[in-house]
Amino acid sequence: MQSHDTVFALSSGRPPAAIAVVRVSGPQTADALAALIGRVPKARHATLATVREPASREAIDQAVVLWFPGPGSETGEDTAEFQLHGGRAVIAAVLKALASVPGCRMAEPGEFTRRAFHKGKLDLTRVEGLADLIAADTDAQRRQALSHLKGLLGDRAEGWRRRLIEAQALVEAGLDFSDEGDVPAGLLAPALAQVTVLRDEIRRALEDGGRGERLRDGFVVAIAGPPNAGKSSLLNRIVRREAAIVSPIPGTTRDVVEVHLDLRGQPVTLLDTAGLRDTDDPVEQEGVRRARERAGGADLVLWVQDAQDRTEVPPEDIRHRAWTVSTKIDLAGARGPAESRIAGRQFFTSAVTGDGIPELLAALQAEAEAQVGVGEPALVVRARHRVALEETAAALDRALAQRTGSDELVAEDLRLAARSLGRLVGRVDVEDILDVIFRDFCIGK
Ligand SMILES: Nc1nc2c(c(=O)[nH]1)N(C=O)[C@@H](CNc1ccc(C(=O)N[C@@H](CCC(=O)O)C(=O)O)cc1)CN2
Ligand SMILES: Nc1nc2c(ncn2[C@@H]2O[C@H](COP(=O)(O)OP(=O)(O)OP(=O)(O)O)[C@@H](O)[C@H]2O)c(=O)[nH]1
Ligand SMILES: [K+]
Repeated sequence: MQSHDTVFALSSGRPPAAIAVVRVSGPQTADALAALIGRVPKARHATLATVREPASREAIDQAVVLWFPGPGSETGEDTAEFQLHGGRAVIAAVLKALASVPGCRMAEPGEFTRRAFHKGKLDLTRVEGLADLIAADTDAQRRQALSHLKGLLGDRAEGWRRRLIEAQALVEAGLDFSDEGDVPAGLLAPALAQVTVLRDEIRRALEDGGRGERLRDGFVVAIAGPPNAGKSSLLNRIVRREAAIVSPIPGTTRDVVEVHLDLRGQPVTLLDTAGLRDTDDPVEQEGVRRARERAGGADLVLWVQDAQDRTEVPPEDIRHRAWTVSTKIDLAGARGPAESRIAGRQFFTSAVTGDGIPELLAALQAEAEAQVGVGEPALVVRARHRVALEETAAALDRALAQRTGSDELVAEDLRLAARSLGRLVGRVDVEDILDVIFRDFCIGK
C-alpha cells in the first residue's frame, strides 16, 4: 500500500448505469486530468469536457469533470472525478486511459477511505460509520451510521482521552516531584476525581443493553416449530414471494432461509428453519441442528404450530423468548384462543387468506423498536467499541483501586486506559484493525 501512488476506481454501482463516477486520488491526479481532458479545471466546479485516450487522442466520452485539490478534499489528497456515461465500454476505456498515466493504478477496496484516515480526515469510528452508512438497509440504521460518520463516538472518545491525559499528566508531574514515588495529595486528588467522573461516563455509555449492535445487525426473529406447521408459508406470505420451499411433505426445509424486512425503519432479519423433530435422515438432522442453533441465537422466536394440532411446545432454551403463532386458521374454523402453554404472546394466522399477518408484523415492529430503541443514537455499535471501552473502564477501576498503593501503578493504569481509547479512535495499533474493516469495503470507496 504505497500512498505516494495515485489510485483510481469506479466509485458508482454496477454498470451499465445512467452515469458512472470514476474517482482519482493522489499526487498524479493533475497529470491524469491533463492527460485525459487536456487541462486542470477550476477547483470544485463541475466542468463539461471531452475525455480522450491519452496516446491516440481519440474521444472516449463527454463527461462532467471535477477537480478537488488537497488537502481540502475527501481523501485529503489531490482528487478528481469523472462523471461519465455509465456504459461498460466507456468505463473500461477511461480506466485503461488512467492506468496509462505514470504513477496511476487501480485502487484497492476502501483505499480512498484509508487515505482519508491516514490524512486525518476521518478517525476510525467515522470510517466505521461510513461503512455502516453504505451497508444501511433501513432508516434507523442509516441514522445511526450517519451520526457515527459525523463523529458521535469519535468526538466523545477524543474528549475522554484528552481529559484522561490531563489526569495522567497531573499524576506524572507529581511523580517527577517526589523522590519516594508518592504524588503529593494536592495533585493526586484532583486527578483521581477526574478519573472517577470519566469512569462513570464510560460505564454509562456501556449500559445500553447492546441496542447499537442490535440495530446494526438487525433484530433477528427465528421461525421455529414442528414439521409441516406452516413456517415457510408464513415467511413467504410476509415477504410476498416464494423465498422458502412450501410442500405438504414434512421436513421440506433443511437449510436456514434468511430474509430481511424493513418494518417502518426497523431492520428485522427473519429466519425460516427446519421443522424440529427426531429423524434418521442425516441431512434433516443437520437442518434440525441448524434450526436449534439459529433459534437459540435469535432475539425472538416465533413458535409456529398448526392451529388444529397445538401439542408441541418450544424447547426449554427458547421458551422465554417465544411467541406462538397458530397457523392455517382458514382450515381450523373457529380461532378460539386455546389454553396458552407458553408465556409469550399468541397470534392466529393464515398464509392462504393473510389473516393475522398485519397484527403479527405490527407486533414485531413494536418489539424491535422496544429492544433496539429509537431516539438517542447509541454510542457503542460494534463489539470492537465495547471491548475498547470495557478495557478503558477496567483500567480506570484499577487506577482508582490503587489510590492507597503505588502512584507509579496509578500512572501506568491511566496510560493503559488512554491507550484503549486511542485504539478505539485509531490512534494506536491501527493496521490490523484497518485490514479487517477495509476487507469489507467496496472498491472505489
Ligand atoms: N460526486 C460525489 N458525491 C459524493 C462523494 C464524492 O466523493 N463524490 N462523497 C464521497 O464520500 C460523499 C460526500 N462526501 C464528501 C466529503 C468531503 C468532501 C470534501 O471535499 N471535503 C473537504 C472540503 C469540505 C468543505 O467544502 O466543507 C474537506 O474535508 O476538507 C467531499 C465529499 C457523497 N457524495
Ligand atoms: N390451508 C392452509 N394451508 C397451509 C397454510 N400454511 C401452510 N399450509 C400448508 O401446510 C403444508 C406445510 O407448509 P410449509 O409452509 O411447508 O410448512 P413448514 O412448517 O415450513 O414445513 P417443514 O419444512 O416440514 O418444517 C403445505 O402443504 C402448505 O400449503 C395455511 O395458512 N392454510
Ligand atoms: K417448508
